[in-house]
Amino acid sequence: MYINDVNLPPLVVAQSGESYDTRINKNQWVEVLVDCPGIAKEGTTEQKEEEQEEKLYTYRLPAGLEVKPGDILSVPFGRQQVGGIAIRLLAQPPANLAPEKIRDVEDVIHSKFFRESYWQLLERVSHYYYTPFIQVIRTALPPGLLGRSQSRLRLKRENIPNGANEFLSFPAREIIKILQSQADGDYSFKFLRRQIKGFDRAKKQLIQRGWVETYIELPRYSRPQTKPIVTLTVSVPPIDLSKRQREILQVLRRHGGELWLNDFLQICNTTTATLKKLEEQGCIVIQQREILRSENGPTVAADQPKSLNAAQFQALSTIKEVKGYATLLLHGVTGSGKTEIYLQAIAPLLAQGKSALVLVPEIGLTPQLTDRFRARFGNKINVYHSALSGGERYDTWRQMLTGEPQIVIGTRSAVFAPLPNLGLIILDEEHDNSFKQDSPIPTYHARTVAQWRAELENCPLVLGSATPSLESWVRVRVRGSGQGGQEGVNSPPTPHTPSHYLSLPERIHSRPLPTVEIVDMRQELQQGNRSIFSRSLQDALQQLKQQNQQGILFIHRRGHSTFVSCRNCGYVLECPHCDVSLAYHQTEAEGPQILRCHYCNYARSHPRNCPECSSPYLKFFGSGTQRVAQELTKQFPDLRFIRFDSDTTRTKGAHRTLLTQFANGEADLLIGTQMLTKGLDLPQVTLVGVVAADGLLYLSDYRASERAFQTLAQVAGRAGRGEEPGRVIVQTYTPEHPVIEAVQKHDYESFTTTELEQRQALNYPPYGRLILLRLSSVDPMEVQNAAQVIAAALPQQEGLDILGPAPANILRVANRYRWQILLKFAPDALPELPDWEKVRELCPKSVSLTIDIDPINMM
Ligand SMILES: Nc1ncnc2c1ncn2[C@@H]1O[C@H](COP(=O)(O)OP(=O)(O)OP(=O)(O)O)[C@@H](O)[C@H]1O
Ligand SMILES: [Zn+2]
Ligand SMILES: [Zn+2]
Repeated sequence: MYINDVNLPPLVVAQSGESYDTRINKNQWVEVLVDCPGIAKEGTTEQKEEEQEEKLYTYRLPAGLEVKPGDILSVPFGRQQVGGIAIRLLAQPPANLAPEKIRDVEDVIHSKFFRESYWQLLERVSHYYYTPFIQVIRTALPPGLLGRSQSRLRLKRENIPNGANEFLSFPAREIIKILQSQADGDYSFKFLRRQIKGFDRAKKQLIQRGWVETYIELPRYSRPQTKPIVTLTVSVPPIDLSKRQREILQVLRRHGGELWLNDFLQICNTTTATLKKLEEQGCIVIQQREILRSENGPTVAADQPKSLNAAQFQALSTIKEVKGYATLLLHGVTGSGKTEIYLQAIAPLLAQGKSALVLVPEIGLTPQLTDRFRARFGNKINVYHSALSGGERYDTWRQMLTGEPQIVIGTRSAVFAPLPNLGLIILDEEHDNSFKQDSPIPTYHARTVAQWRAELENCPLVLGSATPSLESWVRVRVRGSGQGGQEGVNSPPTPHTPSHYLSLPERIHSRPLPTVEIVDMRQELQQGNRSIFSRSLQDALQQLKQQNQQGILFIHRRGHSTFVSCRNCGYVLECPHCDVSLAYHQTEAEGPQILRCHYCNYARSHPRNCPECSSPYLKFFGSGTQRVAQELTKQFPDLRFIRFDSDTTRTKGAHRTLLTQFANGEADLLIGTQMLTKGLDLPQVTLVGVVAADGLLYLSDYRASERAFQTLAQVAGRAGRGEEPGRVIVQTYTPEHPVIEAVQKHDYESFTTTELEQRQALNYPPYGRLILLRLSSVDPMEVQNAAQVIAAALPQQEGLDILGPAPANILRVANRYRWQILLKFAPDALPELPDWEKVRELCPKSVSLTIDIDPINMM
């Protein structure tokens, strides 16, 4: 059973006299998030425009009513009373609002629904990422949180003396009478208001006497969505089946024995009638299954804490000793047992009534991780990510607000999960870029927000990785307990952040890291091998089958951008003004072929011959998974493989299905992209092949090396996690590249040292800070003009570099033309940053502007 299914008691708040404070309140107005989808329809015309959007409305506080941010209020809206969340207290009403138009808050329904530190966190995000507060709330709170909630009134029989009715007004007496007619003495405001004239005043009277209490009943989404799913029930098909029927069963088997009915019909190009027939013959069953909740996964067998090795023990002890806020960087090589430390760090917290937040790059990709947590903590686990349906997200929120100690595992946006009594935050694979939101605003990084959150909640933050980001490395290792790298200009100061470095230098059971062989693909070509597989990799693939082992083939398939390199000498075309490779541009199919610098707008035509050796073999790099799969089938017809990329994992649960098939030995090889790098722990994998490392090395952006190293080290780390030693083969045209050398030697530290020197020299993060202005429009001229106007208006000053305006790497995306301006500055120089509201005003309506703070994806 999952927590979401547990019947929850309604959230009750007794309204004691403490809500009524006689002190004079300086803040007499409050901004309220009226969070009821559809409600505006019944409101006035000016509210109509906002129909689908939550909005902040200002209300007056009646004398004596004390309201705090995070309280749930009852406010008049149009002709109704609705629920709303008190967001911010104001000492002045908004200037553009006539005082007589402002209506009074009716009541506090639930005080301290959210903790004060929660609003401080949102304020901080709003401030640092230059995002209007309401926009931050939209990011943090699920829409319609109070949607169909109901205010209800309940009798407190034990408080009502006999014959007391005599002293009450007529409406109050009526209320009591109606409530008493019910066994549970409970009715909605809505009902009572319809029945009784003067209900609202009478209700107050009764509350003050303590004879009734109000509570809010949040809506329930009790009808989980379901969809028909087909499950294979036989391992050997009966002999009387037709050839076609066998084929259909074969398809189902290849998909792990389970497929959504719709997908199945499509894949097999068959009909429901045909499947029904198979069902009658006992080969399959078709049944309804919950969507999404099914991904909570099969019930996992409970497991016990493992006894830790010395390094794990040391790391765990440090985490446990930390009192209050600190950042701990858990730097453990691949397979060193970081997850076990997370589990054991969390266990004692639950016992103390505290909760833990575990942030991971992508939930779907790591069913193993959620399984491990489930195995240890059972139904104390809640999974939270953006793919949840409204109902599921809502249920999870509600579960959090009950105050029960629990563990939330989630992706980026879960950093805003309103967990009660937070005792620990863990960011696993903290180097992963999916923690950063590029758009829409706020363009937040979950690691930065987690840092603030840990500080506000006064709890430790553990950042775990085999390949820590340079930001975290500098923060914890280089500057020690100094100030953080991303701190600066606009961020609230966090002086003397205590930090700790925890190291797990060895794999579990002292298993060796895999050997990494670098194959120079130029030599392969010279020696007559035109295959995309080197002879080394071919041999290794051949052996897999013979030795009954499994392997992984990693293919870096970049999206749209590409780089140009010479097949003969390995030369890569780079910008003469910047330390980045040139990106290949071709806006339209027949348009001119141009190489362009993403940063300074330098451009040149695509040369016919290599500028270095004049060879005509200039090539755009990147063979996608599909091409690799074709080649494999041709060269190794016996090798069974599973493609694991965004094309094959679209359906819900597909990740799990494919990985389970692979783990069960139904294929020899797993071929895939980036998603393979994340947390796969399969002991039988002995071989990892990287088909072309170069695709990672020359992306036109200053982080290319760091990202390439992280990806390659992570994918290499999938090999040799079991008894058998691992072997990694990396194919490249530039074996001398520092990233390749570092990967070969498993040398994070010297790679980092070199990389940091370059960053420092060029004032890039984590030393300097970046702000990227992204502009886009359907009109190519307007966006270019706006970019030029804005760039010209930016203040010229010491310590602030303005790079651009330049067109984005892919100029046109979804019919929008994109331009960028990059601001670079040293945090110590603290230049005057422009007033972003003024900058926004320079943008015509047809051009949209996103201010990306600390951008990571520069595309
Ligand atoms: N103390 C221990 N004793 C025995 N086995 C352990 C211990 N700690 C962890 N393991 C096992 O070792 C394997 C690797 O651990 P885990 O996956 O946690 O490593 P990791 O550091 O998170 O790896 P990666 O960063 O590569 O994903 C797992 O199968 C785990 O169950
Ligand atoms: Zn050349
Ligand atoms: Zn340049």
